Amino acid sequence: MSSRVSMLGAARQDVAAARGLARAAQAGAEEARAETRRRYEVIRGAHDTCLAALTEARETAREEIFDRFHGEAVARAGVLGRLAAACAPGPAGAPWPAWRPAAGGRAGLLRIGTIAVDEDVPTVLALIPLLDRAHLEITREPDDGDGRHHRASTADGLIAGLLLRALGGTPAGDLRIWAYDPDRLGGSLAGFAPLAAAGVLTSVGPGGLTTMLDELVEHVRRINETVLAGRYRTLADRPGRRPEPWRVAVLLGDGAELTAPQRAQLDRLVRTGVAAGVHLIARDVPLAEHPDVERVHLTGRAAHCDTAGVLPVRLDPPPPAEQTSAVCRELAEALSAGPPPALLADLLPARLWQESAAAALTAPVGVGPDGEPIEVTLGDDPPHALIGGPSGSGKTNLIYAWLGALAARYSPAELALYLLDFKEGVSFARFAPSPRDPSWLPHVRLAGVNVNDDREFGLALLRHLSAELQSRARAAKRVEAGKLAELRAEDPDGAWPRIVAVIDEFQVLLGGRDAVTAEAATLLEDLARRGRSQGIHLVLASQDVSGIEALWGRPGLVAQFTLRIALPKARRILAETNLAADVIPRHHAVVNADSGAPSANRIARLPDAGDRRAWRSLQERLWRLRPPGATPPRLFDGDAVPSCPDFPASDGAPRAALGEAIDVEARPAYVTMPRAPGRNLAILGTRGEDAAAILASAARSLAASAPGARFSVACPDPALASLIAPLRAALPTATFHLGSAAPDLFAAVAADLLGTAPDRPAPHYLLGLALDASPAPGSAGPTGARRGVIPPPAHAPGVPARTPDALRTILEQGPERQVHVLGWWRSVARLRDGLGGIAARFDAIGAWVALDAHGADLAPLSPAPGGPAWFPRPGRALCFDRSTDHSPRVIIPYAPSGSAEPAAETGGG
Ligand SMILES: Nc1ncnc2c1ncn2[C@@H]1O[C@H](COP(=O)(O)OP(=O)(O)OP(=O)(O)O)[C@@H](O)[C@H]1O
Repeated sequence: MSSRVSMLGAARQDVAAARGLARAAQAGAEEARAETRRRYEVIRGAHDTCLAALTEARETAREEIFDRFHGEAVARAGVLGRLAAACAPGPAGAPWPAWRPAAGGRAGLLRIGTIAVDEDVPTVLALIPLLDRAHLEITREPDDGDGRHHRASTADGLIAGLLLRALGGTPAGDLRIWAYDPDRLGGSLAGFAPLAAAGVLTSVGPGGLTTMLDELVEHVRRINETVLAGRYRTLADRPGRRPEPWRVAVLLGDGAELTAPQRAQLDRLVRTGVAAGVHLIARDVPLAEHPDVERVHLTGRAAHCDTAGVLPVRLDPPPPAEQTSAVCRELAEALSAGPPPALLADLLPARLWQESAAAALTAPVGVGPDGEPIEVTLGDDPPHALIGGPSGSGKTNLIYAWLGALAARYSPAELALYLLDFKEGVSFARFAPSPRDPSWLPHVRLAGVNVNDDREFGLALLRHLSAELQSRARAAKRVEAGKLAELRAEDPDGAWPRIVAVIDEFQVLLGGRDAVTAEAATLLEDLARRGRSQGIHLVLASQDVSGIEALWGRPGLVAQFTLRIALPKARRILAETNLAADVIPRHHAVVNADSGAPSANRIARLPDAGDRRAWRSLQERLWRLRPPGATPPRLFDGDAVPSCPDFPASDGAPRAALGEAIDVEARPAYVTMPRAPGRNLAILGTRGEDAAAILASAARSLAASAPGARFSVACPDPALASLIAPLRAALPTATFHLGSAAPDLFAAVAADLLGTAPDRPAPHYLLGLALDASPAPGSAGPTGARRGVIPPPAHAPGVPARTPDALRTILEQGPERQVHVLGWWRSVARLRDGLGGIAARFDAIGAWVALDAHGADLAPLSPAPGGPAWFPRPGRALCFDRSTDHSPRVIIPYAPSGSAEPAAETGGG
C-alpha cells in the first residue's frame, strides 16, 4: 500500500513538476507574445507614418504636374491663338459682330469656329484652308429623323460663313461662286442672291450640274494652258495682280448619286482645281481621296476637321442674314460701277528724272489686267503714235497720263514737249503758269489751246519742228551720226532732248483744201519719215473718223505711225480685223505697237490723270526740280487778244508792227517802211477798231525804229473820230487832223512833195482812218454799200473836194521821199477809187492788211490769181508785204490800247 502511496506521491510530484514546467512555458510564451505584439505595433506605426508621407508626396507631385500642365496649356493656347489670329486677319477671322470686308486680306485660312480644350484655357480660332489651298468636304452624322434638317442648316451656315469671309477678304470681282443646290434651289444661300446680278453668283438647278462641272474643268484647262503656261505651278505662284478670279463651286448634295461622267469631272477638279484657283465646297457629296481635300465632319454644332485633328471645334453661328445681304449688295454695286480707275501715282517712277532718252522714251500709260504697267515706247520703232476715240472717250486724259509718266522719268534735258489742241477748250493750259497756279511743266516749250480755227498755228509748229529737224540732221551729218543716240554719243555736251509733239484733233490741220493743208501735209510727212532718226516724235490724236481717213489717204504718212492707241469705240485706229476697241470698257485703251495688228493688243486701265489735284501735285514736284534759268512755256491761246508790247529800237529800216505773228515765238508781224516807192500800208475792211489798233501798233513800232519821225493822223470822217483814241495814246506828239482838216493836210503834204523843198531828215508818217471818206479824185465819191461793206457817209460834211489828187500824189510819190501813208480804207473798191478808179493800179500799196475783206476781193492786190484763200474771222487779219512775202500771213491785231475819247480836232475844219 505504501508503494501505492509512494507511487501516488511520486506521481503527484511529477504532476506538480509538470505543472510547474507548463506554467513556466506559458509564462515564456506570454512574454514572447507580448514582445511580438510590441514589435508589431512599432512596425505598424512606422508603416502608417510612411504611408502618410507617401500620400502627401504623391498629392504634392500631382498638384505640381497639374499646375505645370495648366500653365503650359494656357501658354500654348495663347501662342496658338495669336498664330491663328495672325493666319486669319481681318475678314478671315473676325467674329461676326465685328466683321467688315477688307479686300487687302490674304486668301487662305478661314475661321469656322473655336477650339476650347478646357474652361480655363483660352480658346483658339479654328481655321480651315480654302482659296489657293484646298477643297472642302463637309459630312454629317447619319440621319436621325428630326435632327437631319437641323444639321443640314448647320452645314449651310458653315458654308455661308466661309463664302462671306472669302468674299470679304478678296478684291471685288476676284471671287466667283457657283451654287448647285437641287434641294432648295439656292434658298440655302439666299443672302448671296444680290451677287447674281453682278455675275459673281451663278445658281445651278438640278439639271445644271453636268454643265457646271464641265465649265469648271474647261476653266482649269484654259488657265493651265494660257495663264500658267508651264511657267508656274499654281496661280498663287504667279507674281503681280491675280489674272483670274477664284472660282468656288458649292455642291449641296441631295443624296442622289452622281453619274459616272459627273463623278469623273468632279475627280478631275479635285486633282487639278486648287492650282488653277478652282475650289469645291461639297456638302453631302463625297470627294475623292486627295491631299488637297480638307474634311470637316459635323456632330450637332461641333465639328472635327483635318486641320484641328482630334481637337473638337465649336462652330461659329452663321453670319447674320442682313449682314450677308448688305455686304453682297455693296459688292454687287461696286462691281456694277466698274473697276476703280488706276491712279496717276501707279505710273510714276520711284525717283524722278533718272532715265536717259538716248535710245528711246519709254513710259507706262496705264496698268494691265494683272496690275502690271502697260509701257509704250517712242524711239526708232515705233517712232510716232496715233490716238483715236470718240468725244469723251478719254483721249485728253490718256495724253495727260502719258505726259505725266514721261515727264516724271525724263528731265527737261532729255525731253521737250510741244502740245497743240485744235478743239475748243484749254486742256493743255494747265502746263503753263496761270494766276491760280504759278507752276508749269518744265518740259513744255509750247502749249497751244483754243487753237480752233488757227490752223496757221499748227503749220507754224510744224515749220518750227521741221527747222529743228534740219538742224539736227546737219549736226548729225557733221559727226557722221545716223540717229539721235549716235549724235548724243558724239556730242555729249550738246542739248539733244527727244521732242514729242502732241496734236489733238490734228485732222483740223489737214481739213482744208488750201495752202495750209498742203504745206502741213508735206511737213507732217517729212517729220514722220525723218523724225524717227532725229528724235522727233509725233503723237496725233483724233475723235474724227474722217481725220484718220484723211491720213489713210497718205499711206506714206500713216505707215510711220506704228504705235496705235484706241480708246473705247475708236474707229479705224486699229487694223480692220481688230475689234478690241469695241469691247473694252470705259477708262481703258487698246495699246498696240504693231500698226493695230490684233496679236499686238494690250489692254490698259487708265488713271484719272485729268484729276486736277493729282496732276498739280506731280507738276509742282517737277516744277520745283526745274533747272535754274528755266523759262515757262509759250502759251498760245487762240481766244486771247495779245496786248501791244514795248517795241525795241532797231537799226534797220523803220518797221511797222501790224499785230502778233501766228508763230511758235510770240513775236510781232512787221512790215518795213524803207525809203522806196510803194512803201505804204493799206488796211482794208470795215472793222474800225481793229484798223485803229493796227495803226496804233504800227505807229508805236515806227516811233521806236525811226527816231525823229513825224506823225500826222488824219480822219476825214468826224463821225469816226472816237477811233483815234489808241493813236492819241500811241503818239502823244502827233498832229491830228479831223474832218475837213484832213484834206488840208493831204493838200499841204502833196504840195510839199511836188515843190522843191529839200529832203526831210526824218520820215513823215501819215496815219489815216477811213481815208475813203475823202472825195476821190476823178470820181463822184463813194456811193452806197458794196458786198455787205458798211457804207461810209457819202461825203464828210464840210469836206471840200479840192485837191482831189493830193492823197494819191502822196501814195505814189511820198515813199521815195520818206513820206508814207498807213491808211484804213473800208473796202478794196474804195481804195481803188482813191487810186484813180476802175483801171487804177495798186503799185502804191506795197503792203496791206485785210480785216473783213474777202479773199476774192483781194485779188488785185494778191500774187495768187483769184486772190488768197481768206475767209474773215474775228480777231484775225491777213497781211501781205509785196517786198518780202510770197504768200499772205495771218496775224492777230493787238488789243487796242488807250481809252475811247471824244473827238477833238487838232487841225482846222
Ligand atoms: N481713266 C479715267 N478715269 C476717270 N475719269 C476719266 C478717265 N478718262 C477720262 N475720264 C473723264 O472722262 C471725261 C472725258 O475725258 P477726256 O476729256 O479725256 O475725253 P476726250 O476723248 O479727250 O474728249 P473730247 O474729244 O470731247 O475732248 C473727262 O471728264 C475725264 O475726266
